[in-house]
Amino acid sequence: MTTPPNQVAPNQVAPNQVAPNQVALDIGNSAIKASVLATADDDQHPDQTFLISATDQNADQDLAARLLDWAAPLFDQGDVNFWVSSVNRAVSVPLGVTIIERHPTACWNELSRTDVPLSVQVDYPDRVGIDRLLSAHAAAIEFPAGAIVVDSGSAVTIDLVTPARLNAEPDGHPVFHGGAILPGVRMQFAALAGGTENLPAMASASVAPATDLAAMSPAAKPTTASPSVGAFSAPAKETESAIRLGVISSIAGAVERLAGDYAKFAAAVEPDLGGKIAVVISGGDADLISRHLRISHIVKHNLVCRGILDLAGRHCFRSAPPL
Ligand SMILES: Nc1ncnc2c1ncn2[C@@H]1O[C@H](COP(=O)(O)OP(=O)(O)OP(=O)(O)O)[C@@H](O)[C@H]1O
Ligand SMILES: CC(C)(CO)[C@@H](O)C(=O)NCCC(=O)O
Ligand SMILES: [K+]
Repeated sequence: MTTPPNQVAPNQVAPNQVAPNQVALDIGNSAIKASVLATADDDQHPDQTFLISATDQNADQDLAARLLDWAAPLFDQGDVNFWVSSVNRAVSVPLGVTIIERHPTACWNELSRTDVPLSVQVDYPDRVGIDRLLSAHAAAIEFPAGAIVVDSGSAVTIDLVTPARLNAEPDGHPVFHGGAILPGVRMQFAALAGGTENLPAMASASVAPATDLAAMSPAAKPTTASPSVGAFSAPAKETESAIRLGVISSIAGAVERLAGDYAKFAAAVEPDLGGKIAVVISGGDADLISRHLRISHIVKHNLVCRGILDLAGRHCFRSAPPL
């Protein structure tokens, strides 16, 4: 039998009587991704992406309603801990308030840099987006020889993480070295349409990537394609194709160039690095960019949530409430 959680005061729930569900939320500028920590005895609750509306006046309430709908089966099982990566506090703060109003026994925990076991070697560690750190953490677990971590979302980030250097990182944490930030596909399309008289608004390439690109590129290719196979004809022969070619090349080209530069940097700062540095791609446009990349790489969806759930599974948040 299930009890509506919002009718249960916290002190009526015996500790550990019902282990809370651990939910990871990746709150970005365009979308929220949600993922639940799998336990041995449950069917995996499906991951979900919620688009954030920039125009809807009731966007806050609507987002909370959609998230709570998705989470309803979890609340039926007991309490829920939300572990939140937010680079968009205008969305995450009201969302957290609404969720706690509706479910007072739930926990809403926004993560910060000190929750992520990385040595952050940049000028201002506290200014680095928590999503970049969590993706780097997830990549470092899967690719212990180091990774170039690409998140192709509203913005694109291309970061470098390498293993802990012997004796240099006393805590033994992998090193986040920083990276590059550029506008994402949709933002580049919008900038071209908004900043010129003659360029058209483009449908988001990822909304219908399969149809769009299949139509344009019979030679849609596997992830480790030969450089000679171009999915778009280059040079392009009309305006919209020219925009697509330009925008996608700007991202794929940046990844290809920086992968070489970062690998050289890594070899210079860490001569003992064994093994090859992996290129890992995540984010809403990951599949789109993957189809156009000429270097070998791996697509990993929901890298931020993977990073969060790894930490939640090991109960290793500094700020963790008792489970
Ligand atoms: N309706 C939509 N609204 C916004 N982006 C969309 C939509 N449909 C597809 N996309 C694609 O998803 C991309 C955004 O990716 P993602 O969902 O990973 O962003 P995000 O996590 O919010 O980004 P960031 O972390 O950089 O803020 C856009 O560049 C766009 O191409
Ligand atoms: C770059 C984005 C927007 C990518 O989601 C995010 O990581 C962010 O807001 N970062 C803050 C600035 C920084 O990471 O240096
Ligand atoms: K992101």
